[in-house]
Amino acid sequence: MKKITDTVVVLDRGYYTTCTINFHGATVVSWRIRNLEQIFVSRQAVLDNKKIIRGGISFVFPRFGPWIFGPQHGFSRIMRWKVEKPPTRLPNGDVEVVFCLNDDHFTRSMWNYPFQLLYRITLLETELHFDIKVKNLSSRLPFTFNLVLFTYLRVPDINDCQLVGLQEKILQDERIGYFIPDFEENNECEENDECEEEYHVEANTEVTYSVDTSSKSTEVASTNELVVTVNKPTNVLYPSSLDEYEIEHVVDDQTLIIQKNNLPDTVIWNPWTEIALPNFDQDEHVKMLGMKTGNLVNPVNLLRGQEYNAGLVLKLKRPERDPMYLFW
Ligand SMILES: O=P(O)(O)OC[C@H]1O[C@@H](O)[C@H](O)[C@@H](O)[C@@H]1O
Repeated sequence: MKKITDTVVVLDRGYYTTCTINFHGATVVSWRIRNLEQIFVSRQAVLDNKKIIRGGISFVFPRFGPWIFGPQHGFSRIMRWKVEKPPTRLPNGDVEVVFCLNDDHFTRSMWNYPFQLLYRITLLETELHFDIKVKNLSSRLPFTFNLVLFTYLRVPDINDCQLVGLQEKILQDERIGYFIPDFEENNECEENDECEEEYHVEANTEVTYSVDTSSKSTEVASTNELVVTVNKPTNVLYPSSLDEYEIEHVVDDQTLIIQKNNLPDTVIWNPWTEIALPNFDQDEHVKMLGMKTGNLVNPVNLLRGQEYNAGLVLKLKRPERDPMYLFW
């Protein structure tokens, strides 16, 4: 039903439906439904508890993109998380686990705030649920963060995938970081009263993104396209995308429904063969669809003592005419 080793937690829903989460980054490295793998992990992925795991579903916090104080996409992907609540079978048969990550010397060296992340992962028969809580444990200071779930979906052939429901304004750049606003950092001040006044981001301040026209940024379109396909290097931002959309022709030719809550923005990403990613064979681009779901455009400003909640659901659409449907 459930298993914890030094490296991973395995949730087992029965009928070969499992989810494996590595303590390193609380990275989901496998989601099998009836033994069919839904998650892409590169054959070159390095599991050394230091580097990011190339693939899976990783937790990006507190910064998305390049970051002067720490690693790209923050520190939470390269830290060992703890289990807050061990794997538990719920009365309806679903299985859940709660991971947590707290600030420590390592995080304080990059981002000097006390925080706690709680990350509940629940495995259903044909669904995977993620519930996130960010707590600002400071008694004095707000903090500002990006939070993104960075998913590498396994697909039979990226050229066949169709995304339905992302018909929002699109901005594209090969380095999506151009669209992420720089916001004020308070990297030294948690224990220093004088610094409080230097912190300029007000609660609920809307931080707008801008396009650096001197870069290679291009606005692709304001589009009402009903169907989006990925057949070239892609790094497309859908600001405030709809909270539900679908991806057709995923594993076993099924349709995956994405539902998100309090994670406004979506990026659809595939490096194709143009970008040499570490720990990734370029021919693997055909087998993956990168999907980033989170707060990219307007970082969250969380007041002292406050909590922020968000969620993501991945679920297979039940095929109405599939005879196997009766057995689900
Ligand atoms: O290797 P990482 O840190 O997981 O990043 C993967 C990719 O993440 C994307 O968000 C960036 O736009 C790419 O430039 C980057 O290569």
